[in-house]
Amino acid sequence: MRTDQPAPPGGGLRPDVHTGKVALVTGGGTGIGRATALDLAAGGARVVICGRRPEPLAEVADQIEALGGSCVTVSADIREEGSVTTVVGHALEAFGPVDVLVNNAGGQFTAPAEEISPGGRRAVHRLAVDATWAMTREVARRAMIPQRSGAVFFIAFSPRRGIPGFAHAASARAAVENLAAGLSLEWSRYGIRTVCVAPGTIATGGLDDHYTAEDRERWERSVPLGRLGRPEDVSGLISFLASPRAPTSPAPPLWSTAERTPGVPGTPCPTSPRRNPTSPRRTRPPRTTHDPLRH
Ligand SMILES: CCCCC/C=C/C(=O)SCCNC(=O)CCNC(=O)[C@H](O)C(C)(C)COP(=O)(O)OP(=O)(O)OC[C@H]1O[C@@H](n2cnc3c(N)ncnc32)[C@H](O)[C@@H]1OP(=O)(O)O
Ligand SMILES: NC(=O)C1=CN([C@@H]2O[C@H](COP(=O)(O)OP(=O)(O)OC[C@H]3O[C@@H](n4cnc5c(N)ncnc54)[C@H](OP(=O)(O)O)[C@@H]3O)[C@@H](O)[C@H]2O)C=CC1
Repeated sequence: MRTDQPAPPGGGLRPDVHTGKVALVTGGGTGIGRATALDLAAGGARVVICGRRPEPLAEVADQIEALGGSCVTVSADIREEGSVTTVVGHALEAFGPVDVLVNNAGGQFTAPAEEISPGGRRAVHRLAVDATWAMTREVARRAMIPQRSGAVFFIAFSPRRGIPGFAHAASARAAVENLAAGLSLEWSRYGIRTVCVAPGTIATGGLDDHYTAEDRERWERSVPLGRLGRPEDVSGLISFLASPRAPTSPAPPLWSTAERTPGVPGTPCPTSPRRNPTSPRRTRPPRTTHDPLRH
């Protein structure tokens, strides 16, 4: 069963929390991007979503409009030169300056590091790093810097320390995380907040479609709760952090929706040798060292 069916949007925030705001969500037609577009719209934001396929974008726009919101879709591959300018141009023309940018579009494949070709690594970095950089710069220059305010979100990975099979992708997300940190220091003078959100493993159509059941089971086992997260776990956090209720911090912020034990598999509870009838009983070896507490 697919597990990315959306929960009712809004995330518990007031329905006017984003009123007057314009939000641009890349990859807003599916998964985490869709949930984010719906949550921001449920808070009153006018939303622009982009992605390569027009169909999922149109479905999300219909959902938003059915809830009384406004949504414009732009079908574009943001890795292509010029498409970022086009997307931002459509947003400005439709709704005016963008207040919230969610750099959500991203993707990769699992492969042993030694089998990732330069072209494979490049394909992932062009989307996660280059297109994200281009989109952020375009929105900042054309909207946020002139209006001296804005919030930009980036999506990283949790765990942050590296993921087997994801050498290309995890290093791309580390670059994005650092970009968020640097910009948060540099652009605070413009009133722009840059925030990196690091989701745990989230049950989305993208996960269902592009990864094996084996990958999924391994990731599921690695989550202490024993189940994957929901897109709304991430979108609710972004919607909150985009709201006036968000805490402001002088330090470069990173928010994680999950963290897990290193080494991927979940941590099993150690079993007592006595409870396993096949284990030989261990006897305590005789004490040989001097213990000052015992006389
Ligand atoms: C604990 C884990 C937590 C994190 C879990 C995260 C999950 C998610 O992010 S879920 C959902 C995200 N969505 C996706 O991942 C979407 C699926 N992925 C893609 O669309 C891609 O992987 C893409 C963005 C990289 C596709 O780019 P595209 O340019 O369309 O790809 P090409 O087919 O043209 O190939 C380019 C290049 O990459 C090599 N390559 C592609 N697939 C593989 C593979 N499975 N193994 C090895 N190499 C692969 C391909 O061979 C090309 O390289 P060259 O031939 O050297 O040019
Ligand atoms: N699910 C998870 O466990 C985790 C996901 N993430 C990241 O969160 C983000 C969303 O993931 P999720 O919702 O699961 O994945 P999805 O695959 O559902 O979403 C990715 C979205 O990005 C769009 N997209 C992909 N490539 C491009 C492109 N070149 N130009 C424009 N749009 C593009 C896709 O639309 P289209 O194909 O139509 O272009 C799609 O809507 C991704 O960056 C992902 O890597 C991070 C941690 C964990």
